[in-house]
Amino acid sequence: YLDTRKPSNFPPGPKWFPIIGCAWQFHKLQQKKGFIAKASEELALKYGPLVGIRIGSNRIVFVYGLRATQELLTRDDLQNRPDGIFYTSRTWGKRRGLIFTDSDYLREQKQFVLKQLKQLGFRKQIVVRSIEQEVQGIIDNLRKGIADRAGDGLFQIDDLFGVPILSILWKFMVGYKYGSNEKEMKELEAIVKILFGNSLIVGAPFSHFPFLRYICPGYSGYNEYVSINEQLTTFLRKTVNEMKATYNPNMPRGFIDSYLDVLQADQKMSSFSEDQLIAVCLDLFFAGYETSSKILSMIFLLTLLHPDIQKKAQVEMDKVVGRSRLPTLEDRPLLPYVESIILESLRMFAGRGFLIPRRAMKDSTLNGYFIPKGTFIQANSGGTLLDEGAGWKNPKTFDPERLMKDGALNIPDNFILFGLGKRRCLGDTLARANIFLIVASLIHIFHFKPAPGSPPALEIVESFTPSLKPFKAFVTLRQPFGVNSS
Ligand code: HEM
Repeated sequence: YLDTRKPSNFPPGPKWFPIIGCAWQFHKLQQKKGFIAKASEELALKYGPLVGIRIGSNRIVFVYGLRATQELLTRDDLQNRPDGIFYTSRTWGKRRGLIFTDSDYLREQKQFVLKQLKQLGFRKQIVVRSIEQEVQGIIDNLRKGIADRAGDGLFQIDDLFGVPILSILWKFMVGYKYGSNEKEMKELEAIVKILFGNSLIVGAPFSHFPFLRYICPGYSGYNEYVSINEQLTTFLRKTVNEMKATYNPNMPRGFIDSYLDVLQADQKMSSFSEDQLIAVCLDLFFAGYETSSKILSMIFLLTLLHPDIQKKAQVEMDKVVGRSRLPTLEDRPLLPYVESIILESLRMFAGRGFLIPRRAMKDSTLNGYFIPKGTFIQANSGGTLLDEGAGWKNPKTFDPERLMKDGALNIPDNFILFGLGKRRCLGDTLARANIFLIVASLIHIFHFKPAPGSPPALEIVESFTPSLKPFKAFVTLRQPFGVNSS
């Protein structure tokens, strides 16, 4: 804590003060720039692609730029996640789950979840049917809203997606038939929203200054963080108990049953336990909800701001899908323009935040600098997705055409949306299926128009991942279904 000396050849950065390190300078910069990712970009402009700071007890290196990020993501010695109370107080003081565990433990668990996502999700169609059911639910709600208002309806767009996304994850866990009930999902969403609203990907004051949890557990955010995580794990434990009570090895329902199969086996693998099952479900909600629901809001905001792009997507779908049915996943390869809107929106969204932090598992070097064991490493996605240095022309402009060539998708190699290497996202196939079916179906059936007087703007607010300010839009029905041309 008292050490103000930087290790030799540590990445450059602001001066370190006793105890607080750079916390004060960084806080001021964050306030000036509006959010942390912008503050780290500013530091990169001043000091270069690697910036070394210390916040309380933690040494942190910010990474900005394509080359350094690619190296970070693929280097074996930099694959660990941070340790400490921020990461363990959510799971009974232990390192559990997928996102904040390491090494063989993680490998065993990650492989199992990936296999289940593949088998239950897509081969057995559980996930596809769940997504289609949720899409139909959103469509019905919008139609009803439009009818109730006897004409055009004004809707809170950012509210449309949270519950459907949670329900899809939920059905993967418990089984399609056992489904979700909307009231329960709304309650769950309210808890998850508080969790994300109160924490940042770079941690919380009590994670950098752990003594704060004793001195001011309320003010430092510690009490609320622990209580929210407890509510979620209690909810999940209740579910697991209910599933256990009705478990039948001959009738697997969903992911939780498959996990219970392993727990019942004579020779279960070492990392498998009931606590770990709950922590995995917690992480699937954690990683899957926030990203997917926020990106959906971003896509609809961008299509509102670019009516020509919305129109072009509708023309493509009318041609390929016709007006007698909804788009399906089989249509996806034939709808490259819709896909380009989604990917370009993902670039605009993910580029405003960070990847999940890493921790050096031994003394290492990165980009020529010394990274001592235990250092947290935080890659700013802006450097790979929203920067000219990574090969993007006019990177801040929303332009789906940049991902198209001769009428087909043309994705550049530098497009790192879901990470690389061992810590790569395991939900990318699910996320892309969700997002595609929701976006394609809604744009196929409805027109989205800005509300007069409150035209939305692309303004980001600080939260766990970049968030948009709430916004409304007019939603009108396009040409009715059953008519086979537009
Ligand atoms: C558009 C939506 C999504 C985006 C943009 C996204 C992106 C990412 C990224 C960039 C990482 C970090 C990789 C790294 O640290 O190098 C990650 C990790 C992860 N994602 Fe996703 N993700 C999305 C949706 C999902 C969904 C739906 C799930 C779950 C079903 C999920 C589960 C995970 C998990 C468990 C990890 C941690 C993997 C590990 O630590 O090894 N993600 N995701």
